[in-house]
Amino acid sequence: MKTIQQLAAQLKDVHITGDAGREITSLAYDSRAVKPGALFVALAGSKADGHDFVAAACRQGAAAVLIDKDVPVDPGVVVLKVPDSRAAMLSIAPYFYDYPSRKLRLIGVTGTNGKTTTTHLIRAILRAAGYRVGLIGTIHTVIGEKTLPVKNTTPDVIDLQALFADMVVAGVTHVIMEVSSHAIALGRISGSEFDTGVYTNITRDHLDFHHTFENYIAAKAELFSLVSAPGATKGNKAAVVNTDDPAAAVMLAACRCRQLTYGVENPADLTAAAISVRARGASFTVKGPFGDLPLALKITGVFNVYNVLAAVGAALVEGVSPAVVKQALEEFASVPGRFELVDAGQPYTVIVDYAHTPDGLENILRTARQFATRRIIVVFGCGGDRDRTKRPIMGRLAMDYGDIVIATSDNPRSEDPAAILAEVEVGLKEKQTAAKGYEIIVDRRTAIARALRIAEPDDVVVIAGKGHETYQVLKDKTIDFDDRAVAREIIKELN
Ligand SMILES: CC(=O)N[C@H]1[C@@H](OP(=O)(O)OP(=O)(O)OC[C@H]2O[C@@H](n3ccc(=O)[nH]c3=O)[C@H](O)[C@@H]2O)O[C@H](CO)[C@@H](O)[C@@H]1O[C@H](C)C(=O)N[C@@H](C)C(=O)N[C@H](CCC(=O)O)C(=O)O
Ligand SMILES: Nc1ncnc2c1ncn2[C@@H]1O[C@H](COP(=O)(O)OP(=O)(O)OP(=O)(O)O)[C@@H](O)[C@H]1O
Ligand SMILES: N[C@H](CCC[C@H](N)C(=O)O)C(=O)O
Ligand SMILES: [Mg+2]
Repeated sequence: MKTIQQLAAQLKDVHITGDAGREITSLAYDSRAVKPGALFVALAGSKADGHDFVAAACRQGAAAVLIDKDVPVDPGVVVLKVPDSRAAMLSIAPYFYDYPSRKLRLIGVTGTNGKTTTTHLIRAILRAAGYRVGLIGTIHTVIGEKTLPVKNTTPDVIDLQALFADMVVAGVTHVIMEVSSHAIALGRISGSEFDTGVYTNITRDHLDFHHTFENYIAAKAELFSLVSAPGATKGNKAAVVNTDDPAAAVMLAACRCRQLTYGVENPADLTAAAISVRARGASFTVKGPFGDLPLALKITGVFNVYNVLAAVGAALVEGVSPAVVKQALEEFASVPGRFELVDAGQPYTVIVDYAHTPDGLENILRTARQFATRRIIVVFGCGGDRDRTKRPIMGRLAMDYGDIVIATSDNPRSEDPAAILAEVEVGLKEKQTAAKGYEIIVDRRTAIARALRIAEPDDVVVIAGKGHETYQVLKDKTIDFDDRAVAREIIKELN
């Protein structure tokens, strides 16, 4: 618990009305989460303005409210008026929770693709090494053995600091988290002391948010300046960077700590030789400071070779032995919704994958192409309220790699699904030939059913974009939708 006075001392510019000696028992940026004694932070958002919920927060028992616009506040509730309530929240939250990341080893993974996979791989290795591990990312949050649902890949600062604090209490020693570029740009990781930063890659995505590719790269690079920022309370800081990626130099230039590079094409501290990619697993030899480490994995695709090298790098920084690394990686079965095989007894292969960027889609289709003996049938879409520039590009890529292409909806959100697909179609049309056409089926279930109906023995059906997701976000509602379950149901119906 902290007093309002103590919290206010973290801020440069604040005007307090009311009893500054009052104790605050929790923090909340959403009125619905306010508990009695809380400080409610009013934030202007993309859909609503928290200042409109100050009255609701007061009714829920808020002891104080932090605002940057004048709004009516119940008598007896302390008011902290600041120039920018979001900026104030970023300073207050880590202090309120006593900077819990200083009591943990914190590994942050950033990049357009591969964050979830790499964090899960690192978690598996550190668990095998006997550590108590926390995980924060797209699919779920894990504290030791407990799993919690998530709203964002990287939670906002209050939720993140609260999670770290819970992890400290639960005896967690190492936390591995995905660090999205949104989180960096919005300061969600403010006050988090990272020990290792891992960089996977950067390709086109999120230009709706960052506007330019340079801004997007700069946001990612900030994680690496944070790893080596002055005022560190812990030692053994490192950056693990994919040197095959064109923006690697920007990440390396941003950090002033130990650098461990990895890659397949360019010289690096960790490289992979004798790569063999098969449907049910990849094998290769990691060459690193410890010598050669041959691996026979259950996960596949050259992109996963990169994810594994990144995980080996992070494990090396933590001092895990190569033998433990090998054992953990060879036992690692899969990440939900990443190259997940749906097997309902059908004579063709069905792969559900979270590829929702041009690079992700190209990687998954290239991997499928490496072992496909017959046709590849692709079902994919592009999310609404997200980077529009990727739509025609993904259309072109689907046509380049697929034999039969079906474009459909993937979380249209507030947009008209047919309008999104019209933008995808620009790319599809460009690559259309007399021999290869495409279909557009707005309803995702119908699109998947069409693909499975067309499929013949030994074909490969790739259903891309939603992976582990169990919902479809439409304009007015969110409905249950799980590509894996839908595919299974349809295969049974067809039998
Ligand atoms: C566009 C965006 O980033 N939105 C994020 C933002 O919500 P917002 O500020 O827009 O919320 P809002 O609905 O306008 O509400 C404004 C304020 O009023 C408050 N409110 C609202 C209603 C109410 O009854 N009471 C109340 O107090 C809200 O809590 C909020 O503080 O702040 C919320 C809390 O931090 C986030 O959960 C939310 O992420 C949404 C769900 C989202 O989809 N974000 C995406 C773009 C995102 O951040 N993605 C990255 C991953 C990208 C990647 O890896 O590819 C991520 O890290 O998740
Ligand atoms: N290293 C990689 N390089 C390129 N593509 C990859 C890589 N790893 C995974 N992919 C592809 O990208 C998809 C998403 O992978 P993953 O979930 O690990 O990435 P992510 O960075 O966590 O994505 P998000 O930002 O949406 O959370 C996978 O389903 C796969 O198709
Ligand atoms: N983290 C990504 C996930 C996209 C997943 C895809 N299914 C979509 O909804 O666009 C985002 O929020 O942009
Ligand atoms: Mg992720």
